[in-house]
Amino acid sequence: MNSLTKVAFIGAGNMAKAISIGLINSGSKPESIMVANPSAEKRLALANEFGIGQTDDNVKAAEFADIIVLAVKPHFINTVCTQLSQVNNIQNKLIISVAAGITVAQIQQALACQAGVVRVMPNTPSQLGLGMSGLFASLEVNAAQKSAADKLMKAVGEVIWLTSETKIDAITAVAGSGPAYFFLFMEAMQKQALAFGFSGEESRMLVQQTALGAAQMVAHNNIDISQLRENVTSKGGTTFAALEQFRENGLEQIVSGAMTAAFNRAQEMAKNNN
Ligand SMILES: NC(=O)C1=CN([C@@H]2O[C@H](COP(=O)(O)OP(=O)(O)OC[C@H]3O[C@@H](n4cnc5c(N)ncnc54)[C@H](O)[C@@H]3O)[C@@H](O)[C@H]2O)C=CC1
Ligand SMILES: O=C(O)[C@@H]1CCC=N1
Repeated sequence: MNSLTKVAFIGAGNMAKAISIGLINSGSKPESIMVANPSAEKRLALANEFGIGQTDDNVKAAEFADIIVLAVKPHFINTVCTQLSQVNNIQNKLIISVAAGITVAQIQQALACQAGVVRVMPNTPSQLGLGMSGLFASLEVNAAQKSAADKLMKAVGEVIWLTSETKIDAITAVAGSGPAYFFLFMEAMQKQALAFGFSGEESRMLVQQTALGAAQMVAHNNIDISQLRENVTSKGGTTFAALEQFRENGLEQIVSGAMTAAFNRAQEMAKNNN
């Protein structure tokens, strides 16, 4: 990662784990990464598994780093940033926030300075290098910092740069929360496979391999997803019968309503400061 080499994660939960594993797997040195978390269990687990530095002191971690990744729940961002306002030279460090629904302005206000902030909306498949992230840079972010943020997130998947901050909320609704939509669908399929009499293990394998195969078909065929669906659907056949059920029960409206609810919730979080 160019001249900005040291990264501190504030919070050692799901997202910090996903991104730090991705960084290590893509060749970052463990000694260039530090994680801070008040409780010991998660940060020690990460540190022991990957050899990265760990501390219970957010300020110490932030002083170590050029890039500070805010990876706590949105309602802790204000407290954490107020704490980080004490960090030496904080205005020259790059702040990367993965918190849903927390704006650049809210972060800068709590930091009490105009530090460069990149808002990132990643997702958990980042831990496999299969993440999808949207990034938005505040005006204060310089070219080297932008390039470092780009490299950081490309180490764990694909990235899209956004020119409007509101678009982060749309990324959240599509990709940030998106894995959970697919998991829910897979859970429902797994339940029905069990009801058909398959064992737990068989049901899991049937659903897992089918989902993986379908995702790979999309990734490896440069044709519309609707065409892939049609290729499975014989007229008057079994898939047709299943898809009719989805249509009659309003699947498209359900999906659109769910994604709109996620988008609205992100906007509401920003307005109410959670
Ligand atoms: N989980 C997901 O799929 C995604 C989460 N996000 C965002 O990532 C952020 C973190 O989410 P998760 O990793 O899922 O949460 P998490 O609950 O797994 O991790 C948060 C960690 O922060 C620690 N923490 C709490 N207070 C702290 C403090 N004052 N200082 C330092 N650490 C503190 C907690 O002990 C916990 O280990 C959230 O803001 C969320 O909006 C964004 C995209 C996807
Ligand atoms: O549910 C949430 O609020 C976070 C943001 C995207 C995924 N998880």
